[in-house]
Amino acid sequence: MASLDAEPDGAAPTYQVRDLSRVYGDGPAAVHALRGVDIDVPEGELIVVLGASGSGKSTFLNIIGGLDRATAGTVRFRGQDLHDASDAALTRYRRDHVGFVFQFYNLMPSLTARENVALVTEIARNPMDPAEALELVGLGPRIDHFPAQLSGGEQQRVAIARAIAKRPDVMMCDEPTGALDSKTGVRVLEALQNVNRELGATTFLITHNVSVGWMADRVIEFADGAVRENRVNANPVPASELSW
Ligand SMILES: Nc1ncnc2c1ncn2[C@@H]1O[C@H](COP(=O)(O)OP(=O)(O)OP(=O)(O)O)[C@@H](O)[C@H]1O
Repeated sequence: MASLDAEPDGAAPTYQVRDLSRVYGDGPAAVHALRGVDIDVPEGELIVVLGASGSGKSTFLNIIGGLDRATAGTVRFRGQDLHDASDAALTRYRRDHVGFVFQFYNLMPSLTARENVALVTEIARNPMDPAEALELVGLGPRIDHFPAQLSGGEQQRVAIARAIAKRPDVMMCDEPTGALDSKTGVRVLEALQNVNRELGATTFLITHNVSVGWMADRVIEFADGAVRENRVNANPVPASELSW
């Protein structure tokens, strides 16, 4: 495959995942982290990924985000196979299409919020203005603050602004509220829901918190490396109504 520059194709799913397996190690010590996962995800959905610790959630996100490769099976992004992609094509896929948000924010302490976001916009193909990205996550007034002057939730929102500033087609969020209390976590989820609605980026959100599923268009629950449940939520609630 030459490139992964695919544009969305009407009704085609963003991701078509078939019989996906990931085995770590081999022999008696092998860990079967994913066992034959099949999933279709339409464009633009906000998907909450649930499941017990060790059920395969991060492994799944890492593979569809192009950070890791499956042992077997296929992942198609807008019809193009990630499994067969060269390392260079996979790097381009991550750079051009995917925004990542993790539990820990990894901001540069010596740079302001705006400068942290600008680190990405300076190398992106069609970036937003950092101020616009920070506005979308509700941090317009804090744009010239350093990380140490921001709360944990605000720092996470800077990390979200950094991820969205390159206008990704997909957002991969692995426990973005894992280090936050309920009230602060809700503000972060509101920012993610707003970004999903405003930019239309297909958004995956891993959480241990079952109640976060109420804000999703779709809930996928993993158990022991397989999909235990894949259900559409007809009436997602605003994140502001969540608490835990
Ligand atoms: N690099 C690795 N080497 C060996 N085993 C691994 C590796 N990464 C993950 N695993 C194993 O694969 C299984 C799935 O792990 P994964 O991190 O995907 O689960 P998870 O659902 O995200 O868990 P958590 O909620 O605790 O983050 C676990 O048994 C884990 O120990």
